[in-house]
Amino acid sequence: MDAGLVKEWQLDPESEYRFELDPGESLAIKLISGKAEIFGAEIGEGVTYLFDSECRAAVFTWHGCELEMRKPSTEYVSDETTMAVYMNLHHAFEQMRVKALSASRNSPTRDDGDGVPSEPPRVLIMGPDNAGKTTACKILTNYVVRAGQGWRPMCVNVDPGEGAWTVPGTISACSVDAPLPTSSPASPLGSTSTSAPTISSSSALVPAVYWFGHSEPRQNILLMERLIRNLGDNVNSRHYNDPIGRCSGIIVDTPSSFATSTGEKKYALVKACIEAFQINVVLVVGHEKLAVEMQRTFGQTVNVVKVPKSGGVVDLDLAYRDRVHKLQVHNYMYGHHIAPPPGVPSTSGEDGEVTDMHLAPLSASINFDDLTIYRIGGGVMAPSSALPVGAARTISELQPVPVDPSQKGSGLLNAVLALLSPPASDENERYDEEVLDLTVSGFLVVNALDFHNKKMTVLAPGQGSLVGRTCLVGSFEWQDQ
Ligand SMILES: Nc1ncnc2c1ncn2[C@@H]1O[C@H](COP(=O)(O)OP(=O)(O)OP(=O)(O)O)[C@@H](O)[C@H]1O
Repeated sequence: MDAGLVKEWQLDPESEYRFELDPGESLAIKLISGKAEIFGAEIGEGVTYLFDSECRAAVFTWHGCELEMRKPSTEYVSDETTMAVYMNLHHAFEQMRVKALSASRNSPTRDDGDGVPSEPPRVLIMGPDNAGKTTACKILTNYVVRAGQGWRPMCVNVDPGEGAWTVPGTISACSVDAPLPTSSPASPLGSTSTSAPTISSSSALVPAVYWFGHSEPRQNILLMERLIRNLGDNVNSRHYNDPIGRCSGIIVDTPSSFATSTGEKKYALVKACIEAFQINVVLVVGHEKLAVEMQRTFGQTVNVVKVPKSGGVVDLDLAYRDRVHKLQVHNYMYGHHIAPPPGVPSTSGEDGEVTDMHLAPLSASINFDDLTIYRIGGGVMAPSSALPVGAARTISELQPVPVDPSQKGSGLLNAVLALLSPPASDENERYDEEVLDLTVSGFLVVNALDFHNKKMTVLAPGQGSLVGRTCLVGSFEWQDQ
């Protein structure tokens, strides 16, 4: 780095350096000496780590370290962190994993009345907006994979506004065996094999993805409930012949609306998660009253643990979230390239840390009838309980409604489409709502509609034929700029 522009920070033990980037700004951080981690993922000495896209994060050290970096727009050091709480939780969960693995191997386990259950930790993380739920999920996951025991925790994201490993509008689960890096809010839980080159450390991530189509679970609670149960079944079947994976446990990140649900179906989605993933620990971040409510409602089956909110968590407004959503679709199509600050080479670091991830999507012209497109429930739904007294819904929340691209006002222009995996080949196994239960194999964006020739131009990540495929559309749009 150019010596004139760099700044050095000396961090005391158990303190963290927090930063926030402005739009268009990138930051390079290098660990000069000591040990440090970013949300639980260890960083290597001498390696340059790049951040962009308005990333907000922190470099934490247990024993002190020296960092070198360029100045971002906001930066400060704090010695009031919640990392010790997460480390204690990690130790408690680690005991549960070890005990569960011994039990699964029929090894004699000492029942020494230590109160540690022989079930692996299956943790649901809840809390209000900007509590640090996703960060908690990341820290706990990173501590597990760092433990060096070969654990592969299942990281689950049921926040469709988050995007997790793919694009917003989805819920997903992924078995993780390498630390989840932090470089951009567009990939809050790392990159997957669908969008990262194979040389990237987390490229082995292959998530199971279901399409919800909206950012807020409230927009169709019944659909969300069904997808959560599907994801739970998917995780169970992945764990069926995988004792290490199963004993590594599950960590579920939830949206803030789970914490604020009201009305007749109050906590319906929390209940769905507890059942689908056989949750045994509910972690409530930064919300005392919610912890009490969870204890009262679900305390018979789960342990409720309160975690304080870290002072470092940044409030993210709607405009910021919208920019991140757009970036996620962009990165899904084109890859993620961080332009390093002046003076820093684009691929740097001892181990050649990758900052260049260019992908080349394909723009294809296809016939209107090449794809079968559905919208679930016909659009954003108010809950049935919110309908006027005596009014009945003409289209049910779970009904797949065919979308005809030749109809003006179909809502397909610029829409993000989820390409579904092929359905069961056995005709006897087919049923009306089958599209709700299929996983997503990729995403498309409709760039143009030619009504005259009955053709549409779609942007797709690869060259595979789209003829005969089925897609779902929701309320997400994206324009290539
Ligand atoms: N200790 C910290 N220092 C600096 N930034 C942090 C820290 N902890 C979290 N952040 C940042 O604060 C932002 C919000 O955190 P996070 O996404 O974990 O909250 P959340 O509760 O999951 O939010 P949501 O409202 O989307 O559910 C993120 O950009 C995250 O990287």
